[in-house]
Amino acid sequence: MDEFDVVVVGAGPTGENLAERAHAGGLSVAVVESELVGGECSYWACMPSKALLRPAAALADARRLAGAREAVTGPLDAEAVLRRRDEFTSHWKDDGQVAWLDGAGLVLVRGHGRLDGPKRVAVRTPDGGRRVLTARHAVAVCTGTRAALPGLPGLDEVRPWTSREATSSERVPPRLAVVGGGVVACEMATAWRALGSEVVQLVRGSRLLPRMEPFAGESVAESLRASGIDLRFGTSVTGARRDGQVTLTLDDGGTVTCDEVLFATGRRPATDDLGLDTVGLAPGRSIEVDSTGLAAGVPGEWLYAAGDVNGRALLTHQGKYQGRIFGTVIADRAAGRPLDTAAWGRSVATADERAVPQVVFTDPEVAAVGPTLEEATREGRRVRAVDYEIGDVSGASLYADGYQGRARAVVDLDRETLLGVTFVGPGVAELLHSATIAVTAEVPISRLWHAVPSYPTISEIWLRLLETYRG
Ligand SMILES: Cc1cc2nc3c(=O)[nH]c(=O)nc-3n(C[C@H](O)[C@H](O)[C@H](O)COP(=O)(O)OP(=O)(O)OC[C@H]3O[C@@H](n4cnc5c(N)ncnc54)[C@H](O)[C@@H]3O)c2cc1C
Ligand SMILES: NC(=O)c1ccc[n+]([C@@H]2O[C@H](COP(=O)([O-])OP(=O)(O)OC[C@H]3O[C@@H](n4cnc5c(N)ncnc54)[C@H](O)[C@@H]3O)[C@@H](O)[C@H]2O)c1
Repeated sequence: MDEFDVVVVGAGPTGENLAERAHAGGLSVAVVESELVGGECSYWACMPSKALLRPAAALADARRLAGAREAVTGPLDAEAVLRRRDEFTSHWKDDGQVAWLDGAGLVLVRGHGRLDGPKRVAVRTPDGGRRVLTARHAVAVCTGTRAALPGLPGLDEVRPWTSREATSSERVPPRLAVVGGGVVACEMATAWRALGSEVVQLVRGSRLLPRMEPFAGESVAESLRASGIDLRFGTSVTGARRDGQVTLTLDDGGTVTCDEVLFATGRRPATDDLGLDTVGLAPGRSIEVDSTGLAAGVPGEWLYAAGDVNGRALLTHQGKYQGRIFGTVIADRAAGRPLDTAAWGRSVATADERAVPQVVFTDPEVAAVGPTLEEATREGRRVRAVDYEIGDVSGASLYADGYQGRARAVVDLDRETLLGVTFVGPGVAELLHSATIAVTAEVPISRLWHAVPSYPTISEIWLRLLETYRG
């Protein structure tokens, strides 16, 4: 039997950060990983998807500029893009991240971990053995999510793409069907269309990116269509079969034939084979936690869950943030140090509730933080939305001929601070952190007025939003 102060299950970005912080707080830490150290993000999500999308964005940017446009004489070199993507995933090898783990003083245990009663993790090792790890202080579950597939007739036989195949495919399918209207669907439709696939995107609902401001999904839909994607709303897939090519049957009686089909229909927590029943929790569900990361309904203050698996915000940066905070909490509790649990205190992940930033790397990019107008209104806040066309800002008109984009700030009228901000347009991703700081720090609009954006940058959108608000 092996004993450590902390056992972390899952070495994705969340587990890595949590383990490092707990160790920095003076604790011995074992990290259990069943696949690759670095998790979904490094090999089948953020990194490969953005490596596929970045050349498409660079090309689109060049095409928006007279003078540069003329120098762009052909499509993307798909093979070169795929090779560059393979570099970003280290060819699906984790030696680099394992070396980081070793250097940070963390002990890697390869294998599938399952809770085995309080403070115990049983690991099924790659050689078929069983190793039981005991935690003196805490077990942190950081096992992430897996793609969720609908139960459709014929789907298994079709071998559909999930986000894993969509980010790691070595060939460009001539015809790709994408099912879904969320972030994965929109990003991957953008990427594979740019790489040369004929794409049909089938969306069950009536809009794209339904959790964002409505104009975000509208702009992305317009641009996906302009790129040649056959985008259909109000369309559900009812069945699938493969005989060489894939045939999808639709609820309107029609069919779609394609070479591959990507189901980008959401995620499910990786908790079905985790032994949650041995500690009184229901397998297959997200592990609900308080804002210090402690699992609800488990006595003894020893079980934590961080990152995608707790369902708070399915984003790498939020998982890493929770990892930093919860790892420190574990070390503080172990040492008997007091916690700071006031809102925005050292020991709580307050940003999860108030200021989650996200960039969708479509063309146009969508960058948003905090609640949308609809969400803030539903929360009962007295708010006003301030909108501005980004193309009317000098920096934007220099960035692209005929720049199309829009910004919205959701102002809390009682406090005169910003609750949420959304930017849509080319090159807005890097603007987002300014908004995240304004929202997180609750900077009064009277002080933001003195935050002078450089001329001529797209950041002058800040000035225009504030002028519009003040009238
Ligand atoms: C296509 C795609 C693109 C994305 N792009 C972005 C993006 O651009 N930006 C962004 O912020 N987010 C993005 N996300 C979301 C992001 O990937 C996740 O939020 C992030 O990976 C969550 O990190 P995590 O460490 O919580 O979980 P994961 O990255 O899923 O890591 C969990 C780890 O736990 C291991 N594990 C699971 N069960 C066990 C077990 N029982 N025993 C041992 N090990 C186990 C897994 O093998 C894995 O290594 C994207 C997601 C997808 C699908
Ligand atoms: N750039 C980024 O930050 C980024 C990129 C990719 C993914 N992510 C994160 O990963 C998570 C997963 O993304 P996702 O796009 O898979 O999930 P999602 O929940 O954002 O979208 C899934 C979509 O599929 C639809 N859907 C569900 N079941 C369906 C069915 N049976 N038929 C048709 N449509 C169906 C839903 O209505 C929804 O619109 C998200 O939370 C996202 O934040 C982030």
